[in-house]
Amino acid sequence: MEKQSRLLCSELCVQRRLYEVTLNCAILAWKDIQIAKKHTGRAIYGAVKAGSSCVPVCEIIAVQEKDDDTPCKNTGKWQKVPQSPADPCQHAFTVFYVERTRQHCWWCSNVTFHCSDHSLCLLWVQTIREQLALLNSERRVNYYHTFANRPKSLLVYINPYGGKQRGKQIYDHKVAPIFSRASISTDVIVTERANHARDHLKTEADLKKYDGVVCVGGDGMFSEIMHGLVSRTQQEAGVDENSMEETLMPCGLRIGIIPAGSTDCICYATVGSNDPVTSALHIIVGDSQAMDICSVHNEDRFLRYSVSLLGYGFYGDVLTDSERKRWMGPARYDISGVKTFLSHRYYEGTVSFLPAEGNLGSPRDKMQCRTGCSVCRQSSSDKLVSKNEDSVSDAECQDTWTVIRGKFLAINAASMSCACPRSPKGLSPSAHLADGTTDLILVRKCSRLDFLRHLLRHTNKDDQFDHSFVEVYRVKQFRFSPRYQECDSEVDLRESGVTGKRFLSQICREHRACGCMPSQSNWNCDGEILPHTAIQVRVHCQLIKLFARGIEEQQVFEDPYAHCAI
Ligand SMILES: Nc1ncnc2c1ncn2[C@@H]1O[C@H](COP(=O)(O)OP(=O)(O)OP(=O)(O)O)[C@@H](O)[C@H]1O
Ligand SMILES: CCCCCCCCCCCCC/C=C/[C@@H](O)[C@H](CO)NC(=O)CCCCC
Ligand SMILES: [Ca+2]
Repeated sequence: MEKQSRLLCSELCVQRRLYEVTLNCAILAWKDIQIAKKHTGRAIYGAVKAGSSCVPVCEIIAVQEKDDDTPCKNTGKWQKVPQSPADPCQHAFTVFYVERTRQHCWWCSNVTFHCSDHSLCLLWVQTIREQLALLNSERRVNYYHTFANRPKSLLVYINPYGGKQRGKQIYDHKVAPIFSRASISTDVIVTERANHARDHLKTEADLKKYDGVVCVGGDGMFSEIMHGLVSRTQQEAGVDENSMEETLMPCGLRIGIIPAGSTDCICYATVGSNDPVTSALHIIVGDSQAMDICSVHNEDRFLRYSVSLLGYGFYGDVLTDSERKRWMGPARYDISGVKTFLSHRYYEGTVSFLPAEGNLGSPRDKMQCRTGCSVCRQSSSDKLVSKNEDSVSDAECQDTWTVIRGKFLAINAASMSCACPRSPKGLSPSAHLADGTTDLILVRKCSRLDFLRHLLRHTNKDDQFDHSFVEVYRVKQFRFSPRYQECDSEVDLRESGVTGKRFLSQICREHRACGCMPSQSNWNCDGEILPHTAIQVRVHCQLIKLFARGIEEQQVFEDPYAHCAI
């Protein structure tokens, strides 16, 4: 039984919102503050049901002693602490804590305690602070997560350009005040160009100073920071990113995402919402959620990493068309989505893949990856075993690759559900964040009407895999090679060093000239376009960690700690 440290005190009265309650006793338990409260029966406010509410210490953001007229920071106004006539309480302290609201959102709530005896008030504040400090030292295995290590110093990159171009305002008005309340020190860098954050992380940043890196932006910005961190970790560990076979070194620093982009699917799938304050609170309480990363190579040359979607065909064409519409912000995807849907292009090629071993579930098992996911936990223990044995798993040596040739409207690899506001259950609703696999979804050539039905099922409860022209496999590796190699105009363009977006626009001109259907789409890699279409992909299990805990099971909305004894 854990040591109980109990702090009994009586006659504490709580000023909370519109009504006053008198604490007949408040017990500070090891993990929970149990505020047993009974209404003072003030007729003026009407009877309020007596009940108990608890705040787990691991979800307390801060405690602040309150002089009579200290400014109440979160409203920015001076706030006279009203003296309740009944009790001449001179001293007070405020506890700021996480309060859950709808759809996995959190917000920073607070309660102020008044106390007649100053030393008792100080004892409360000091004890709570000691409990908070303890969180960082002990290893705790409990329902939520195996290790809470609260960050004290963070490196923050803000993308002023992504999404609705409000990254800076979102950070300054919604996130910075909570970070300072939690006494977190931050170094903030507003990026001046694309890949500024990646380059800075890769070369200049002194990472020993920080407990984590925060990305204020969308998936593309997260991708930059993830690339910077992973490449730097491999560089420092002497791992060559160009060789596909090498086992990559996991990154120590956690990444936090303050959503300020257009899709924000990585934040949405790891926290359950794209609300900046919710993400900030998950960072403060020191959550930790491991995540798989796919490495993408073309003929032994490293191209990019992917954590959410690798999409060829539909999603690749949507992205290619939307790049020229960035000025439209998030709406660009809808316009390009409709345009791409109407063009209804299919692509020929060969997909080969290495299926995942049996115990990792299947993309159609209706099991969703949630906080404390058993499949992901199983993978991390398997990973430890395989690392010790250092064996290439038997499937890989038996080379049981499956090969599929055909005409495809879309080839998508979802390493996570890719849940996002556009598609609340995501491209692959049963994909796991940290199971070492990716769900390979093949949408074969079909009619526009059938494809529309398939797309619409991403936005409702129907099973988007329940079509004759859709196949989905859980894989550890896969390869794709287009049937028609790039035609010579493409090859000599590439040889002349033209790549990226200029290459694509040149090609489109070429094709318009010859008037044939484009034989190739582009790979959409987490919202960035890859310069090659023939690729080899491998999943690296739990290579990075986020300040998140996965999506929590939806709580029934009553006092989630009603079980607390008083
Ligand atoms: N200061 C900057 N100027 C121009 N581009 C930038 C800057 N900082 C970052 N970028 C680039 O902007 C691109 C888009 O940023 P981000 O992903 O945050 O927004 P988004 O694409 O609208 O969101 P999502 O990826 O969620 O759809 C990223 O690829 C990033 O590399
Ligand atoms: C006519 C009805 C159509 C209904 C279509 C619903 C299907 C939506 C599925 C959304 C899947 C998002 C996958 C996320 C990919 C991100 O890594 C990437 C970068 O942020 N976003 C896009 O490529 C942007 C992709 C945007 C696709 C529309
Ligand atoms: Ca996965």
